[in-house]
This record gives sequence, structure tokens and C-alpha cells, in this order.
Amino acid sequence: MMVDDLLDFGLPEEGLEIFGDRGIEELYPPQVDGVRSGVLDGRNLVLAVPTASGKTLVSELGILKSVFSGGRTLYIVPLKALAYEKFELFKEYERYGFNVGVATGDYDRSADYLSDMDVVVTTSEKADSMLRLGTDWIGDVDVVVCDEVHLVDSDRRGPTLEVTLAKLMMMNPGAQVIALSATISNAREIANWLDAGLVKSDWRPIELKEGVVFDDFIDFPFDGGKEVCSDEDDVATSLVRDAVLEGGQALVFTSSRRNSRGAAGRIVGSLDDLLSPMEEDRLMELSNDILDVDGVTEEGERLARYVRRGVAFHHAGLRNTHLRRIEKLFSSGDLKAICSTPTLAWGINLPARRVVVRDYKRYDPNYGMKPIPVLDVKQMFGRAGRPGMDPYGEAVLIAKNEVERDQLIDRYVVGDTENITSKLASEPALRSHVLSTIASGFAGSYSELMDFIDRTFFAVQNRPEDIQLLVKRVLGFLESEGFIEVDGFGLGSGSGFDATAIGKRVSELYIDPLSASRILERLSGRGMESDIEFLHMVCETPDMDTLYMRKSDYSRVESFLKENPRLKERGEMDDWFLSEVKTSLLLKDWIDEEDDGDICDWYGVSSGDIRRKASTAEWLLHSAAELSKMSMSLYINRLRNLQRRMQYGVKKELSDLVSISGIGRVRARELYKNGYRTKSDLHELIDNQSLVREVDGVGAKTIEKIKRELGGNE
Ligand SMILES: Nc1ncnc2c1ncn2[C@@H]1O[C@H](COP(=O)(O)OP(=O)(O)OP(=O)(O)O)[C@@H](O)[C@H]1O
Repeated sequence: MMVDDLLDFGLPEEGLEIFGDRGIEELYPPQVDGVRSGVLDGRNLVLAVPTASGKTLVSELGILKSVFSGGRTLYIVPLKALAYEKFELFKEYERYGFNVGVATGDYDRSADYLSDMDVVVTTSEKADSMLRLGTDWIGDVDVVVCDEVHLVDSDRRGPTLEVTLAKLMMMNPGAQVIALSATISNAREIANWLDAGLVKSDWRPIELKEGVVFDDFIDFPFDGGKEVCSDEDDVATSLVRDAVLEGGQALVFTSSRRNSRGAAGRIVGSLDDLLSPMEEDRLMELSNDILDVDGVTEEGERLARYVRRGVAFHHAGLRNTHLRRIEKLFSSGDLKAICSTPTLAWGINLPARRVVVRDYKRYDPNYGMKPIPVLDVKQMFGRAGRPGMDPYGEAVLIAKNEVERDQLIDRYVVGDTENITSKLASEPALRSHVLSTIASGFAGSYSELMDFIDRTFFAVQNRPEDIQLLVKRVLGFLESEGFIEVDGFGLGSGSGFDATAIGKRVSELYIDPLSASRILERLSGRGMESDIEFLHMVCETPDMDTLYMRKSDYSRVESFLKENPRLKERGEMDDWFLSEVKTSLLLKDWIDEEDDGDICDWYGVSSGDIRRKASTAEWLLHSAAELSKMSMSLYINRLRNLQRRMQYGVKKELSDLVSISGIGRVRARELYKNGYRTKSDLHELIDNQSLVREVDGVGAKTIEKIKRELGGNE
């Protein structure tokens, strides 16, 4: 089917222009199936097709049809980076007078400012928080697109995604739901849940050869085989060099951060002779950028060194700025290889000629090393092949012997993906979503709550009596903690309930009700004195992912506790408690302006980890301050002060300086040392350029930024 034919199915003419500008003339087969299944007639649709087979365009058919008749779309993605990727794409609609917005983060900030938007791209967490805040325009949505709906299977994100979809469908019964998915075995079950038609296909725009390498030979069971034309000691390195020799790039997936660094370290040097002088120049530039942002940690320095030679590693511990730059340089072809943890496979579209899955086992705390799900391997495989650039994509697993090769072929090449399952049965997820469902008015009684839960994927897959048991347990907890009030005697089908004022606020703050109850208990207890006690308060909540205790951490943490008996009283000396204390100490070092490199060494973390922990702590301190307001606690100023320091990683006296964009903790300290302590002191600096030399790290560029910002504030 040609794009022009879409007019017969009701696509507005402008749609042809939009797709024409992207060079799209003919629809891919699954897109044709989407059209035939009624996506342009407002029908609900689940599209389960491989990565990069044009799912977005099918959703755009529904979106364009709707916005050209005055409708509004909510487009839900799993990750912030993806939200911005889609936002950039949909911004093309603005030339027809539509407003396109993006919303992520800031979970208790009102989203009313988006009420004029025709298309809003958001993450499932932000969509959930907008529902909790009672955002009016959410009840006026005509198309809901859910990208990567198979992530209902994810322990962390899945429950939020399914509850959000269920709420959106309940509020907007006439809205069209378009769910995009990887190829999963039980796609039909998802389609039944969403009352949708199903398009399921294995078609890909570019041929994908999937195979297993052993003894320098890649066995592609459906496409013959291939010798690897490179004989490095390390198999992954050979596979990468071989792909680059053929003019391609490679993505290497590893099971851990440490392995991603190790694999990149082995590749470095093997590509030197394959880089052009122009590529070398660009890589040098990126490498310097990395040093500029993070030259003090061993990892930042190592990343810069590798990038200079065409290779990078990529994992969630790195700074976001670095991750985005690495992705950009790989897309432009300058970087030849990235060694990454699997997160990259679920993120933005970053295709490569060859994908190497180096580790197919991952550590599981309950089972030890365990083979990863087929779905995960297929997702990584799916990143192979750049449409329009590569003749085909190759995806390869590595075997150590012939037996393993055959097993890997059976399981991951020939085998089916697993069924996906709801994760809403987990108690932390359920208590949070049950509270939010009551607090935001979706359910005022037990029977309404059960009606609502009946709309979730959880209810499709579980027996009603099991669900009731779990829900009752959670309701009992919420009542005993004072987050809901129940009418009548006991919890039964006749009982009605409402959230208390504090329960409503907990739901809006987007924290686990158990976190709130721990914080409230701490705030009402006997006087807290030191910073570390407040920091431990946030680290003992389930919302904080605490740091793992390494052997070398025990003596440090235990001797700290010896000197701080008040904190020691808070717990048993088990790993659980010690890791809370270790995390509190990291946060303390962050706000005391310890050097990034030292913090990374002391705690065994990466630079991005520090910022992510600090950001969670900042959110919890903000929540504690809000709860403190409601419970008349005396700590509000103290909490606000700590929250501000946590945001920037500084002592109190730098607060004024770091609020200026472009001035981070290190530059602020340098300015302070040189006598510039407030914004007004900085006026003097920008008026007198000769002073620039006095302050380390504050060059002409920064001065320009400060000038702009201070000018704008006046
Ligand atoms: N019919 C088509 N003809 C040519 N190119 C197309 C067509 N449909 C989509 N594309 C292009 O294919 C690329 C991949 O499409 P898209 O990102 O929508 O895939 P996807 O299935 O959503 O991928 P992912 O699984 O990563 O979300 C995009 O660059 C898109 O512009």
C-alpha cells in the first residue's frame, strides 16, 4: 500500500506531507495490517512487531486523524530519553498549528499548563502522577498511545503502566488505545485486555541474521554461516573488528557495568588502523568534552581515553550528558563500537550492523547466574541492521563449545519469547496504586475498587479470590497507617472509604505509603539532630535503592556507627541496615562537597550514580518537608535546607551561587574562595573581565552564561 492510498482510509492530506518529508512512500506490511485493522477508524489496536519496523507511524495515523478533527493525544513511553525523541518527531505537527508538549519528572507539579496541547508525550510515571493530581485535561483525551506495552512485565515500571492505562480507559471510555509492543507470545492476551484488534508479525524492514559464534564461525541456522575474518584473542573483539572491517558498527551487550567496561577495554586498540583522520578529530573533541564534564573520576577519564579510539562503554551509572553524547556519536558513525548493559536495548533507537550478546547469563541474587529471558535477547538482537545503510543486520551470541552453541540456537534463535505477566501483585506496587486509586477518586468503596482492579492486566491473569486477599491486606495497612478511613465494620463488599488529607498528599508526592509512614514516624519521634539522621531517614525508606555492602565497606561503616550511637540505635547491625548507613554517608559526602572522584572510590559507584541517589534523596527530603508541614513537625526549615543542598551537592553557603545555571558545585566553590559569594558579587565579576583569570574553571563561556542569566533576572 502506498502512503497516498491512506487518503481513502481517512488520513488528512497533511499527513501525506508529513510522511513525504520523511521520505516514506510505501507502507511496511505490518503498517498495512494496522490500517486494515481500523487504526484510522478509531479502533483499538495492539501492534506486536519487531524493533524498528515502523510502529510509531501506525500510531501516528491514529494521532493525525484525531488532531485534525480537534482531538487530543497522550503518548506514553517508558523512558525520559524516549519521550524527548518522540517529542522531536511530533514537533513536525506544529507547522499545522498544533501544540506538542512533553512532560517528565517533577511528580507533584501541576500539569495544567499542558491543557492547550494537542499531543502530550510523557512517561508512564508522569502520566500516573498527573492522574493523581486530578489534571482536568486528562479526562479529555481521544487517543492514548502506549509505546512498549510489553513492559507491563517489568517489576519496576510494569504496575504503574497497567494501572495508568486502566485509569485512562476508565476516564475516557471512547478514546482509541494504540499499544505498541515487541513480539511477545501472549500478545493476544494484551489485546483482549485492551479490547483491541491485534497485528502480530515478525516482518522487519531489514533482514536480520541471528546466530551463534563458536571457533571463529558464526552459525546462522536460517542463513548458512560465516567465518569471522579477524583473529583477536577475545571473541567479542574479533566480532567487532570484523564488522568494522566490513564498514559497519557493533553493539556489544554485557551483563554488568563492570563487564561493559572490561569488554570495551579489550576492544580499544583493535580499531586504531580503521579510523579516518576526520573521525579521529571528532573523537578527540568528544573525548575532551567528556573530560570537561567528568575528568576527575577514574571512570570518566577511562571513558574519554576509550572514546578517543572509537569505543565507548554505556551503563546507567554514567552521567546523562555522557550517555546522550555517546549515543549521538554512534548514530553519526564516529564511534565504531559501544559495549553496554542491556538497558540500551530498551532505550532509544540506536541500530548497528552487528549486535553481539556477549553474556547471556545475568546474576540474580536468588538464583546466582541465570540465563536471561528470550524477550531480552530478542530486544538486543533487534538493534541489528540500520535501514537504508546496512544490507542486513547480524545478531550473534557467543558459545564456548559445540554443546553450548546448539543450546543457544535452540533457546534464543529458534525458540519463542516467554509470555509476559502482570507484576501488580507485588505489595509495594499495590499499596501505592490502591492508595492513589482511592485518593484520586477512582474508587470510593470496596466494590468500586474491585471494579477498577478488574480493568487491569493483573485481573486478566489472576484468580479473583487471590486478588481480593492481597487487596484486603493492603487496605488494612493503609487504614492502620491513617492514609484511608473506612466506613462500617471491617473491610467487605459493603464498605466505603476515603483517603485522609495526609493519604491524599502521600499519593500526590508519589512515594510509597510505607516510605511516608517511616518518615512520619521519624518526624514525630524524639529530636533529630545531625544531618546524618535526616539522611538516614530517607535511606531507610523503600523508595531509596541502597548501596550494596562490599567487604571493604564494613570497617568504615561500623566505625562510623560506633561514634554515632544515636544512629546505631536505629537498626540491627545487619547488611540491610549497614547499607542504609553506607548510602546516607555517600549523601553526606555529596552535600559536604567531597570530590566526585573520591566519592566514586570510597563507595564503589559511578559519577551518574551519585547524582541519581542525590536526586531520589532530594525528592524524599521534599516529601518529608511537605509531610512535616501537615504533621506540624518542627523540622521543615531543616529539611528544606538539606533538600537544596542535596540538589546541588553543596554546603549551605553556596546555595545562592549554584542556583545560577552553568555554575556547578566545583565552580561555585572556586568563586566563593575568590570572594564571590552571592549573585550580587557576581555582577562585579562580569563587569570586570580582567578578574576572569583569578577564578579556576570560570572561563569566558561561563562568564557569558552568568551574564545572560543575571541580566535575565533583573
Ligand atoms: N513505511 C516506511 N518506509 C520507510 N521508512 C519507514 C517506514 N515506516 C517507518 N520508517 C522509518 O523506520 C524507522 C524505524 O521506525 P520506528 O522508530 O517507528 O520503529 P519502531 O517499530 O517504533 O521501533 P522501536 O521498536 O525502536 O520503538 C524510522 O526512521 C522511520 O521513519
